[in-house]
Amino acid sequence: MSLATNPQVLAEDFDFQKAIPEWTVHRAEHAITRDFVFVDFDRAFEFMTLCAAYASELDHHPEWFNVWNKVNVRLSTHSKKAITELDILMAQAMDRYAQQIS
Ligand SMILES: C[C@H](O)[C@H](O)[C@H]1CNC2=NC(N)=NC(=O)C2=N1
Repeated sequence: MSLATNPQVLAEDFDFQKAIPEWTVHRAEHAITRDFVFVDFDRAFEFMTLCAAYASELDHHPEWFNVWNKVNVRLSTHSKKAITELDILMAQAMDRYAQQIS
């Protein structure tokens, strides 16, 4: 079974601080969040375009809200009602894209 059809729920002792230090963990909501800020709207949208391509590839999609240069992201695996490895993969990709673009 592929990663996307049966994503692995994270171990109880998963080290979020090590894997995704910039993200806030909302355990009760089974979600992680990060607010990204870019120089302008074009950079924010470039970021979203890169994320969208990866989301399609992974079949795992962010909840996000954009105003001008800001992109507020929330990641959760709805099918599992949990934070899974897919959320971590997406978060780390987003971190890399933001780094690239800033
Ligand atoms: C059928 C398809 O694989 C699912 O609906 C995928 C699509 N994208 C998804 N994205 C997120 N964030 N959580 C999911 O459970 C999810 N499920």
